[in-house]
Amino acid sequence: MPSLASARYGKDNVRVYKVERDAETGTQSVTEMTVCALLEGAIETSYTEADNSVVVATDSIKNTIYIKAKEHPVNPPELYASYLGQHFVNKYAHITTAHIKVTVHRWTRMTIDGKPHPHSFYRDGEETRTVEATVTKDGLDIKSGINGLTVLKSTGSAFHGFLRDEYTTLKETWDRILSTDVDASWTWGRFASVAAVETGVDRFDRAWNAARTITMKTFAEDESASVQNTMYKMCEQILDAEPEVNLTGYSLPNKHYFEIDLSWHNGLKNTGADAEVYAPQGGPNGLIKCVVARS
Ligand SMILES: O=c1[nH]c(=O)c2[nH]c(=O)[nH]c2[nH]1
Repeated sequence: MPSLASARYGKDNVRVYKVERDAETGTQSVTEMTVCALLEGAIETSYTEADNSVVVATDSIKNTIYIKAKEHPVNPPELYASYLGQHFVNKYAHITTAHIKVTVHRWTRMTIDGKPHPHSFYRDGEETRTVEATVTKDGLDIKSGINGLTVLKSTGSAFHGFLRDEYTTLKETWDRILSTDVDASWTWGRFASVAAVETGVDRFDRAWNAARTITMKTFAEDESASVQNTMYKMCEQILDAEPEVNLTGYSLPNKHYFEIDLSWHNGLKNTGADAEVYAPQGGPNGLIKCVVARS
């Protein structure tokens, strides 16, 4: 006899835009985000017995995402995710957990004639700010992050001393290109309530700024021995910077740039110290992950 081992459902890819108008200065600020809200609880019978009486329609979940964006600030996204998740577990007795994911897209204010423009913005990259909130009747677990921040350094990266055996063809290198799409996250200690999230709410923007700065500064300045070691150094610094963060981690593709031997063409030198033209690779790519916990 089979039984339902786990179930959650909701609305994904809900795109939301909110504008904030400052009547005094005439300045407007905008936020664009994509929201996913999935619910868990006493919903088994909807799967096993076609009992739709326990189903909050995903259409209603979508409506709620818009209404909560109207009723509450959407910044920082951790706070909005908390209000939204709390609504579902408070409103419906049989819903025990709301899984909220918010992805914030970049709209950076234009500078025109040296001045910040009051209402015009541009997309300065595919990087997003992410939040995953798991909201129950007993508390909130929040994981914040950065995704899709593409970086490259043209030197200052080596990879040698790795295990060599009959499967190995890779040459050791003391100078290589390093490029990745940063996926970073930091997990907060449990919040007992939305009130606890609201108290000291500045922590979220501060941590996001710190993680972004640490990521880029360490990437740029570290004489990298490997992706593994460089990402570990980033994690250590994020834990140092944010005492309320318990875990931090990265998932980094190693996007390879291959040397091209052009010596067959008039003896053209384009390898080793003479390498200038490289072939960026699509795949395969390395994929290096870690999570570092506060001890
Ligand atoms: O930084 C690296 N880590 C690896 O584990 C690895 N493996 C590989 O082929 N190149 C690299 N680079």
